[in-house]
Amino acid sequence: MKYVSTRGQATALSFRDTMLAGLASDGGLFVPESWPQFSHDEIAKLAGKSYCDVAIEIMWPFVEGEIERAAFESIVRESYATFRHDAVCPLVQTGDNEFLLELFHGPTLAFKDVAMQLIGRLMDHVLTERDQRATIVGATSGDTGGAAIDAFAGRDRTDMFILFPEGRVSPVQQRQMTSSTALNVHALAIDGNFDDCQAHVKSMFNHADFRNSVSLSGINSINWARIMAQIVYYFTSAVSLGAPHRTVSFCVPTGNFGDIFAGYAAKQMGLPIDKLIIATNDNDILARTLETGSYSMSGVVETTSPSMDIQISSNFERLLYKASGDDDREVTAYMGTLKQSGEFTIKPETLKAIRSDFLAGRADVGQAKQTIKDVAVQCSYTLDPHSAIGVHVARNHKRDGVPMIVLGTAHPAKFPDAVKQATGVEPDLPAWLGDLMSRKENFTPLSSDLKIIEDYISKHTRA
Ligand SMILES: Cc1ncc(COP(=O)(O)O)c(C=O)c1O
Ligand SMILES: N[C@@H](CCOP(=O)(O)O)C(=O)O
Repeated sequence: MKYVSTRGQATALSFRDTMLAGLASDGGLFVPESWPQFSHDEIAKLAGKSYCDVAIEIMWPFVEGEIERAAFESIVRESYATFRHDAVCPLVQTGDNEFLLELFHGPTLAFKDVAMQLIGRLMDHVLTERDQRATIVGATSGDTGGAAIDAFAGRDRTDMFILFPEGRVSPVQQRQMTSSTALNVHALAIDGNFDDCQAHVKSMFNHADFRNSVSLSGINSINWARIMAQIVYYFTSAVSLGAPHRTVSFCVPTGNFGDIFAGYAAKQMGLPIDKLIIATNDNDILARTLETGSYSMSGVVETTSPSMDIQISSNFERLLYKASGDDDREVTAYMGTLKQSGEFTIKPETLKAIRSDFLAGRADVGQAKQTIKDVAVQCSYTLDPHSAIGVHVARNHKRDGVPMIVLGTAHPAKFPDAVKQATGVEPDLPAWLGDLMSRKENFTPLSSDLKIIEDYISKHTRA
């Protein structure tokens, strides 16, 4: 399997090189040049298998020839042994034909753990094989950072720098990032918002001298390996509700578009998905784009679902590429216009293709709060504010006879204030994280200036 850039100017790479490269050298994102196909019968045979067994089967075509099968199998099994639920990503019912896919049983209580636990081990494996080191830089609106730090802490072959927007992540998210004692981990509090942090990371990838001097690598969902790992739970959940004999829909709380793009990939690979529903908070650029065909940036507003307070949805570029029929020139033109004017208009055929797979909706802070309250009353279940956005939007898009799976992207205890405001009860962290908020913090505040951040990284990396 080769991976090509959405902008068509970078050399196609193998899986290992794609994973270590992160972003393509032309500024584009890597995508598989074709989708592996799973037949109806092959999908039917996934029923009853463990999460790890399905994960190995679904991901194998993406890594085949690059990693030995036995090594890959043990990496997958080790990764998901860190989860505190036997099913890894279980489903719970929250309404009539409505299910929540709990993706937060990993070490940092967010869906990011599903991919990050795997990438940490895969990167280590490849770097060891090649006797190389890497400097990993990531941007976070709260969850990616904690999950990445947990997955990479103490790994000798990597130094990790996580840029988070100061004052815009929840206290639990912040403590998860800042309480690591590992020497290879650096939490950087940037005076800006998530989009600023993400823009700096992309600029570092586009700055060839810096990129080469530190052996730059990335763990945001610009990295294809992140998406690959997230495809798996679309298969496990759909199969447990009767796929491929039955079609299901997914509603996904969306920010950077990585999670829902993994659902699109699953559909392209043969999983019978009716609709993929993009659920946004007040930062509703994607819902507006689906309505109007115009991707048009406005300022970021702060909400009770901070991890989705995003304007520049990186992975939407991957969708534009696939929906345009792999037209890298079309994508390059969109991205050029976005950079110049903060907006672009999608061609009618490409928009039509997108609308055939996706629907979108939004929930504001009040609607998220009401949904947390409603679900608590209806089924004694506590949602986090991100998953609540998903449930609210899902309830507006249900179709008779089609099970709706909402992705439960974080544990409620990561956002205790928002949950308490809705239910009156503050959710507890699990016992094994009970001392988190009393752990000592260690982070470096930096201004939102590329040069200052690059200098800091160059000085502190061992690559
Ligand atoms: C809890 C939570 N929900 C939803 C999202 C949005 O996911 P994505 O960025 O993959 O669209 C994020 C951040 O990525 C998150 O941390
Ligand atoms: N919501 C994310 C933002 C970064 O997204 P990623 O999936 O590209 O890593 C976060 O919590 O950091």
